[in-house]
Parts: sequence; structure tokens; C-alpha cells
Amino acid sequence: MFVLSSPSGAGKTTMSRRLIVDDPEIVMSVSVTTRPPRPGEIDGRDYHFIDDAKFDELLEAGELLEWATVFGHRYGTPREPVQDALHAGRDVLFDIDWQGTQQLQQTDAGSDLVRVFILPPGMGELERRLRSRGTDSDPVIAHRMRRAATEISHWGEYDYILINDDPDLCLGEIRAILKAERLARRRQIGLAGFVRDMLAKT
Ligand SMILES: Nc1nc2c(ncn2[C@@H]2O[C@H](COP(=O)(O)OP(=O)(O)O)[C@@H](O)[C@H]2O)c(=O)[nH]1
Ligand SMILES: Nc1ncnc2c1ncn2[C@@H]1O[C@H](COP(=O)(O)OP(=O)(O)O)[C@@H](O)[C@H]1O
Repeated sequence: MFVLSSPSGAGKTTMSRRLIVDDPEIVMSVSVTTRPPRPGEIDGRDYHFIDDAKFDELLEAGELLEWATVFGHRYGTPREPVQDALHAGRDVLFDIDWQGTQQLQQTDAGSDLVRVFILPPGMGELERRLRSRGTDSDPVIAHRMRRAATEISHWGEYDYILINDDPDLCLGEIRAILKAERLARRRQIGLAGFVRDMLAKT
């Protein structure tokens, strides 16, 4: 389970999209949200856009692996697609906030979590990016900027911290983390058998 968190506008959606395009081993967890779609967002790709009643229903049925209220809307991770992907031996990428990351840490698979926090190069640049995205009104941008310091204050709960200045560099760093974590001894299932067989043939 590979988590990317950041203050709004630091670039985690951009990084996630680029990462999954050319890495078939990792699948994106598509969250449900009660937030209305932004221009250009596609239902089922960016989010599953649902209303409050449907969110309550999913919560009561225990179908969310984690959930949180962010910027006045509720967001949650559907449990089943994540479990299916993990059982199939695939990695799962989550674009979720610090509250969701803490909840994933407490699940059975918590020890398998890799947590990456993306910082912007500066607060002025963060606001410029939110404006350049062109998807949010001035009050929404102001709200996200007010919340940014709270989000950033949770950086110490993450395993890796990246500064997203040059996007290509940042993506390269994310790929490097993923590669190294995949090579970790505890994740190389079947390695003991491979070594035993190899030595038996000598
Ligand atoms: N806990 C949790 N947070 C989520 C989930 N989906 C998205 N978020 C977070 O909600 C925040 C707002 O997301 P969004 O409205 O897409 O705005 P953006 O961060 O500016 O792209 C971001 O910090 C996301 O990482 C989820 O399923 N669970
Ligand atoms: N390294 C970067 N340099 C300049 N602009 C960037 C960079 N990374 C992302 N952006 C732009 O900043 C805006 C916010 O990025 P986005 O991925 O939507 O952030 P988040 O998902 O963290 O809210 C987008 O317009 C995106 O194209």
C-alpha cells in the first residue's frame, strides 16, 4: 500500500496519474467523495462522486477501509477493490490525507504501508499552482491555503518526504522509492525457496 499525501496543490494528483500510466504493477485506489466534480474530472477515474446518503450507506455497511472529512466534504476508500488488488499481488496507490493514512496504518496490512509526503517548494508557489489549475473559486483556494499548514504539520508521520519542485525529478524519486520498497527482503515472497533450489543445484 503506497500512500501519497500533500497539501492541496502540491502535485500528488499529477504524480499519481503519471506513475500509474507506465507501471502496470500498481493500481490506483479510486475514492468515493461527496465533493462535486471539478471541470475535467471523470466519475470512476478521478473519484466516484456520490451524495451524503450513499456515503452513509457505505459507512454503515463497513465498505470503507478508511474515511475523513476534508474541506467540508467526506472522502473514503472503498475496501473491496483494495483487497482484491492486494490479493492479486498488485501494489495499490492511495491519494489520501493524513487522517486516512493514520487509519490505514491501523489496519491488518498497516505494516506494509509506505507513506510519502509531498511538499511544495514554498507557500507562494503552492497558491500559484492552485490558481494555475483553474478548477477552484477564490474562496475554495483561500480555504485550501488556510488548511495547508495543518496538512504540512503531519509530515513527521511519513516515511519519505519529497519537495515537488521539478515534476520529472519528483516522479523519478517516487519511482525510486517504489522500486526500493519492492526489493525489500520482507516483500520478496518465495525468495527463500529460490535460494534453496539454487543452492541444491550446485
Ligand atoms: N482520508 C481520505 N482522504 C482523501 C481521500 N480521497 C482524497 N482524499 C484527500 O482529500 C483532499 C482533497 O482532495 P481533492 O478535493 O481532490 O483536492 P486536491 O488535493 O486539491 O486535489 C486531499 O488531501 C486528498 O488526498 C480518501 O479516500 N480518504
Ligand atoms: N512540479 C510542478 N511544477 C509546477 N506545477 C506543478 C508541479 N506539479 C504539479 N503542478 C501543477 O500544480 C497544480 C496542482 O497539482 P495537482 O496535481 O492537482 O495537486 P494536488 O493533487 O496535490 O492537489 C496543477 O495545475 C499541476 O499541473
